[in-house]
Amino acid sequence: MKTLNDFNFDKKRAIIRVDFNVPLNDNFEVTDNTRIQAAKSTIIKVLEDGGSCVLMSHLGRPKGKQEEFSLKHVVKAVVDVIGCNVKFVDDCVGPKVEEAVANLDSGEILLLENLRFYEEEKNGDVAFAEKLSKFGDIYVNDAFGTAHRAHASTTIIAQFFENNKCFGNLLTREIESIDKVLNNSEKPVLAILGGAKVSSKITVIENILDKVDHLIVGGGMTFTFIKAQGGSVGDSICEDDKMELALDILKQAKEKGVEVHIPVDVVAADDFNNNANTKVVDVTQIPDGWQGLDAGPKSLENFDEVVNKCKTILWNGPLGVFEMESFAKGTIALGNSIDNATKNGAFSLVGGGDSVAAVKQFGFADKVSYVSTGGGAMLEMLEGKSLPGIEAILK
Ligand SMILES: Nc1ncnc2c1ncn2[C@@H]1O[C@H](COP(=O)(O)OP(=O)(O)O)[C@@H](O)[C@H]1O
Ligand SMILES: O=C(OP(=O)(O)O)[C@H](O)COP(=O)(O)O
Repeated sequence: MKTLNDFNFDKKRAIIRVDFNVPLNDNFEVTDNTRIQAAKSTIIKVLEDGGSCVLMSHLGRPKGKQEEFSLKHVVKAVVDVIGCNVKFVDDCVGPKVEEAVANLDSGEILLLENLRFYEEEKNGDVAFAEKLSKFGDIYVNDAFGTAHRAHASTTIIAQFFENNKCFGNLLTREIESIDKVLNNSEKPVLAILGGAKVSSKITVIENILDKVDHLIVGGGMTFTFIKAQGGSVGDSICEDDKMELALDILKQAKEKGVEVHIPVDVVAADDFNNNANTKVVDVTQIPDGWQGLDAGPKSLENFDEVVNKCKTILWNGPLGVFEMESFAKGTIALGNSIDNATKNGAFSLVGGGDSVAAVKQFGFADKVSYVSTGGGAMLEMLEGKSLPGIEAILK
């Protein structure tokens, strides 16, 4: 695996694919700079070696050149995080960019305009990738969040750098963290899979069964498993067409010696609403007109015990509808259990768009061992897929 430390960037220009796809508010200010922070160490390494950085990224999913998706909105946040001046050019290919790149001195940073202003980016256009490749002596891919996309800047470009290509520090950290959970884990290994639907997590569950000793199934997925086993789930979210699959997963888990833990009680509500009436009920006896929106106290006690006996913990998917205060207790309690286990030496990895949002909202981001910067990319790795952005560097 070629990493940043295999190169000295003295007098070299690095073309770095970063993932600065960050959230903006109505005033076009960055509201969460985590992904910029995460790219910092790569940028600093190049600058400290005596090189220069050409940064390229996408922002959102624009249709053509749409001002609101301009990366100019991100410049200030990059300056604040990196702590030095950042030049910006309002295009990502063409004469203006060529000039700006030619004038870039050692120690300087240039940020290009949103790559997705050109449809060639998402189409993986070879000629477009070749144009981008001219902007650097060494290609660095540090965009983990976009590593599952076979786009011009994440994948196709790599063919123009035979040996002069490597992973940035963030991508290296992401790969190592997931590998630590899936392949080099200290036992017992636990995966906690929550979230809304079984259908979006099936491949992850199936891949993970070969890697773990314990599996906690939580969130909305719970009810498909409960109904499949004959329980009454009332109006809870349930995928009837996935009940067979749920039973098959339980069977596979048994054959593989994986202990599966499912909530035994839930906080049920008479409406999908923060102010609804609630009561704690047995998970197999949810009355009609009521829906399970969070794990109940007995379940949380059980989960705490499991979490605290495991040495490697993967968490994807909240235990309840954490966006509503009334149903956030389960997710918070699980965060506390993982915090405790981590303090006692376990390695904990959290990934997934909503899980990461929950972990940040409830203050657990610094308490777990690693928080992934990729949602879709992380899930695809957990599914056992190889990511095109990673493969392109390894080729
Ligand atoms: N019991 C439940 N009923 C309905 N939705 C739920 C339930 N528990 C969790 N959810 C929802 O699941 C969503 C997150 O699921 P998912 O997208 O799979 O997570 P991630 O993005 O971390 O992979 C959240 O919006 C949450 O409100
Ligand atoms: O935010 C991202 O992905 P994520 O929402 O899965 O974490 C990446 O920047 C990829 O963006 P895309 O899903 O528009 O290709």
